[in-house]
Amino acid sequence: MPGILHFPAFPEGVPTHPLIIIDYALLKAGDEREIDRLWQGATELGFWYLKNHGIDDEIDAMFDLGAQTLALPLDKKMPYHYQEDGSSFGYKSIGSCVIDEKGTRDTTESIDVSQDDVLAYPIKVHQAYPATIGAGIESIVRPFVAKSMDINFHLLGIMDGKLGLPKGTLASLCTPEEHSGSTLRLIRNPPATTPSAQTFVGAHTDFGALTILHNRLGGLQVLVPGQEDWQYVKPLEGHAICNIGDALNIFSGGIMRSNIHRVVPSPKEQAKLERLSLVFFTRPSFTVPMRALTEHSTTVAEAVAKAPAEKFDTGVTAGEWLARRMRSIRATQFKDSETLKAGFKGTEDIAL
Ligand SMILES: O=C(O)CCC(=O)C(=O)O
Ligand SMILES: [Fe+2]
Repeated sequence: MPGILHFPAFPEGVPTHPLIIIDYALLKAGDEREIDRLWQGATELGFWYLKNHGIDDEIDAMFDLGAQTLALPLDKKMPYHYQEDGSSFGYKSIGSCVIDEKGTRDTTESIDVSQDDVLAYPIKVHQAYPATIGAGIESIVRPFVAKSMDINFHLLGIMDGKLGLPKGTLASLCTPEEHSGSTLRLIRNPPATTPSAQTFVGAHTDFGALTILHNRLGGLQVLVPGQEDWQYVKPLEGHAICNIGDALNIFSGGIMRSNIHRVVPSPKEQAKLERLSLVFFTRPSFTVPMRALTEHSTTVAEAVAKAPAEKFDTGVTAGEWLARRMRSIRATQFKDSETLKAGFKGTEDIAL
């Protein structure tokens, strides 16, 4: 699949939110001004564009392999469907999750390939995958995962510095040496041209630490603090979209922002096309407690001291946090809006 420039342009006249653009090459070079700008992105909205990340080829190849996998007939995908236990690894069929408090079923199909499974392949750690994934493991999947991990770990290192944490703290909480929910995800939605076309992915904060997203078509929207209306994030050629998830919000005592976002049909002409997006989620190891790192940083301790008691000490591990949120949106689990809201709750500071 070719890059953004081969798709119909993102249309004029729709509300967009210009994210701060961070230059990864400058971050790697230790540029202090760029490091400050990254911190601004991580703390103000919790979303930023990342350019010069150097992984365009790996992204293109992963898009192609993901598209090829999702294009398999249903009977070649269903044996790899993800489980009811709150894991998201494997294939997710259309309609198996809900997108709102009414229990509306989604139109989204996706496949999550666990980082643990990719690194250990051909040993299965969590889940088996369609044969296309195995066929592309060395040439496509592993390079994409390795480079995505490099980027996220570099960003986590910068965040250690900004929070006054000992070097390597955040990376150690997400270490690939322990099992985690870290995963790549390829999402597919059919064209959505009818006026009744519904939301693709309901409003949410991300469940893990740090997300890198690759979009070719519009559809991703953010709810900017203090504003009433959702705004599109325009895909830009060669720019990834990064965002903070619940774990970094909690570890930092709320200093980093895990912002609400959702995916709706692509705007105007773009809605005529199938929408594919590619995501890489770095999540903490399953056993890591979801609590602020107060004992490792006075900056975090001071932030927590200003917050209501218990806000940043959830009493659960990252594995439990992820499983609760995943389970709550499974269509088979849906009971009523209150149960969904309680089960799906993330670190958003407004009602979803
Ligand atoms: O498809 C997208 O643009 C974003 C998907 C997303 O937010 C997610 O999977 O958490
Ligand atoms: Fe998300």
